[in-house]
Amino acid sequence: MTRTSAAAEVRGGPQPPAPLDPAAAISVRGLVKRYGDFTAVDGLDLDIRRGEIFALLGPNGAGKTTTVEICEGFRGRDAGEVRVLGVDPAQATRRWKAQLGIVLQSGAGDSQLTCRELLRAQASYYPDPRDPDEVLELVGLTEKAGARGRSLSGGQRRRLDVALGIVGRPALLFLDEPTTGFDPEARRQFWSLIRSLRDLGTTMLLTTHYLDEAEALADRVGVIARGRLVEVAVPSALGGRGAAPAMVTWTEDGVRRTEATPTPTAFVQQLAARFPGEVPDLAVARPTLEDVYLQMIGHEPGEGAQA
Ligand SMILES: Nc1ncnc2c1ncn2[C@@H]1O[C@H](COP(=O)(O)OP(=O)(O)OP(=O)(O)O)[C@@H](O)[C@H]1O
Repeated sequence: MTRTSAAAEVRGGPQPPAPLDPAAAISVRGLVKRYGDFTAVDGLDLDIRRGEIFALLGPNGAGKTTTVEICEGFRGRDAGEVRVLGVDPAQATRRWKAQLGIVLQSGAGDSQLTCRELLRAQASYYPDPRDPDEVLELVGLTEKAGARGRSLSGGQRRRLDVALGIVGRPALLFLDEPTTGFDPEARRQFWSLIRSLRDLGTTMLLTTHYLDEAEALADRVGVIARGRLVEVAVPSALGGRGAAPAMVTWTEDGVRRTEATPTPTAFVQQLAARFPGEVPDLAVARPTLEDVYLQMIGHEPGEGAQA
């Protein structure tokens, strides 16, 4: 969990920043990016471990894309230190770039070239590419190998974007809102593709507005608000979610009842003893990721207003 400022105050003033983590796939300290007078990224610290899927969450305008583009080497920074696969993106080399895969929000899907041609062309830029036909199979586009990009459906284009992002066999894959516009079945298929890429050892940094996606895929999530990382945690623990009381609801004497309890198992056992059979309408729930996320960003006054 990253809540350094309060802890620093308790210890009597700001602490020196932790050093960059040399073992991390991405390590960022004190990152600042300004656009004129506006500070879009405001002293952000972040570590992404090798091999993990890390989801970056945050409202519109929070600074996610800016941060990611600095890590990709597409954007400069005003202050702070950044290492991506051990290299400062501001001093990017071709060899370093060849280890990255990037799936942007707007892809190259409306090409006149066929899917296979696009992948072969992309593969030719990399020293150790994947076989384009294997990549087509991995993303479920084998049947569309000979189709032009522009003839694909929205979901198929997104798969093609991912195929183009992974054909170079990246060690680190950036995915910017990858499933926007997918139908539910396509999203599930996409999620299993992402999991299989993780099984192949790919580190992934994902930005998404779908909290169920972050929960389903991410090993850890980070929440950005107003250009700062406000918390990092596994999805089940974000915002103290794991320790939050459970809400037990049931119907008794025709009335819907609710009890907040830290020990739902014991409570339900007591409840069950009061009823001869099933407890009517019994449900046990903990705060969802969406509940805690909205609460976290709700504490940031004016958030999203400047997007
Ligand atoms: N080139 C630019 N010039 C001026 N301001 C910019 C520029 N790019 C981004 N910004 C501003 O910086 C802030 C952060 O933008 P950014 O795109 O990083 O947010 P985001 O978290 O990715 O948002 P979204 O979820 O909407 O994609 C926004 O207020 C945006 O208007």
